[in-house]
Amino acid sequence: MTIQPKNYLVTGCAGFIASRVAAMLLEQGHHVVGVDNMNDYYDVSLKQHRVDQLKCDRFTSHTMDIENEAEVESIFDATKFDAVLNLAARAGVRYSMENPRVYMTTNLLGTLNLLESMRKRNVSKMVLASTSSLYAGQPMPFDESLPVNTPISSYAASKKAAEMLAHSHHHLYEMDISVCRYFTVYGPAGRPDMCIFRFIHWIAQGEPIELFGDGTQSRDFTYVDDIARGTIAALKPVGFDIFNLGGGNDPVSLLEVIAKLEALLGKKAKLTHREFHKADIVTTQANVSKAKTILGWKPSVDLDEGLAACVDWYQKNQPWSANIQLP
Ligand SMILES: Cc1cn([C@H]2C[C@H](O)[C@@H](COP(=O)(O)OP(=O)(O)O[C@H]3O[C@H](C)C(=O)[C@H](O)[C@H]3O)O2)c(=O)[nH]c1=O
Repeated sequence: MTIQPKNYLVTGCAGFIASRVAAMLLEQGHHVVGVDNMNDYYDVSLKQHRVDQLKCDRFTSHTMDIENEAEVESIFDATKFDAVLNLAARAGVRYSMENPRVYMTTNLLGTLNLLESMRKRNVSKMVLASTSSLYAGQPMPFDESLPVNTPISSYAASKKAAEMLAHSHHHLYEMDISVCRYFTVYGPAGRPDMCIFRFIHWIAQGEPIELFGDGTQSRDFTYVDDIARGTIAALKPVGFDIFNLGGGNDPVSLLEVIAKLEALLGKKAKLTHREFHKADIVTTQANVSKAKTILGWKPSVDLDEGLAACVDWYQKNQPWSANIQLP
């Protein structure tokens, strides 16, 4: 089947999820403009590595911040986009207690800048990255109709605010918005502020794992390629809708993940216990039936296969991967 190539703006293109989304769009023959502010919240060499993988004549990248209205406007002046995939974000849960302001400016003001540039130029489609962290305290499995009005981190609050802002632009200007709520995403070249990247590194290097709580907290871990496919499927016109993109499996505890990584690495983990973090959700499980029905999407990579791919990436990219600074 031949596809009609389109122009997509992918924000946060050096990020973990956005770089996979951009890669898949390019594989499909589309044109991608990627923007990223290349901030140093975590090791910039990893961000650069991801962007380097995207090099092709249909990909252009710009170092710029979506918080900067003038820069956002100039990106929209240069290209007529068919859709925007807004995946740029401040996304660390615990760091949002240390620096809540930047979560509001990037996740909310940055989203507003994009929505406004889109509105002025009649670009109507946005896919907005959001989070399962919003479901804290709700009954599982989480479905999209649950009220998510009691966020427990500034990060989750900023994402809820972005969802609501996008809804108001949908209502006022008929913009077409797909909100994707991601469930703990992992995969090769993952985020070094997240547990799977760090656990692999610590076990491989024989260093103690910093474990918040007793390790029985659990997640519906979701492989990055599944997430990227779901994000692209969410380009479908929907009016305004919210989709869980999650594994849709029973949640897996951190202790189970550690055991699986020990087996893959052939090494025993050492543990240092830290207090369970107040901004942390205890457990997550996605109901993904809505994404299945409306987007025709379902996850296909199971945790064992996905963890093996992460370990493989870490080992193949030595010694650089072992020197990536953990934030
Ligand atoms: C980094 C780290 C984490 N943990 C514990 C803390 C949590 O109970 C659990 C998972 O933490 P992580 O930050 O890897 O993932 P989530 O808290 O689920 O948050 C992630 O998934 C959601 C959906 C997003 O939206 C966030 O962007 C993303 O950071 O591992 C540790 O014990 N040690 C560590 O060094």
